[in-house]
Amino acid sequence: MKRLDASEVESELKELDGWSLDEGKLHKKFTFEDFRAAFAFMTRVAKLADEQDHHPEWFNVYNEVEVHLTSHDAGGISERDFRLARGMDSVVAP
Ligand SMILES: C[C@H](O)[C@H](O)[C@H]1CNC2=NC(N)=NC(=O)C2=N1
Repeated sequence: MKRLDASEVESELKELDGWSLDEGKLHKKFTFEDFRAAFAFMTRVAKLADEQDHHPEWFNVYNEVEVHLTSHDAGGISERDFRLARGMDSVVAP
């Protein structure tokens, strides 16, 4: 899938809540009630990611999950990253 240019990334980011650019990747930190809730989120997102064949880089400490999204094949951010980002947001707030 095609790499989005800077202005395309910027305008898609405006449609999202809490997402930003960090080192050329889409980034968001999700905070939950506790570890159980954070891990429940990760379990649901893991299924979604596999269905989309697009997988997050993520880092979990207790109730926080920090996510980075990029498209290796596109060499940057593609529509697949935004699709997964929106999917993650809808797991949190369906
Ligand atoms: C072969 C397979 O489609 C690719 O390796 C997929 C798997 N998951 C992926 N996940 C992410 N985040 N970026 C990719 O480019 C990517 N590529």
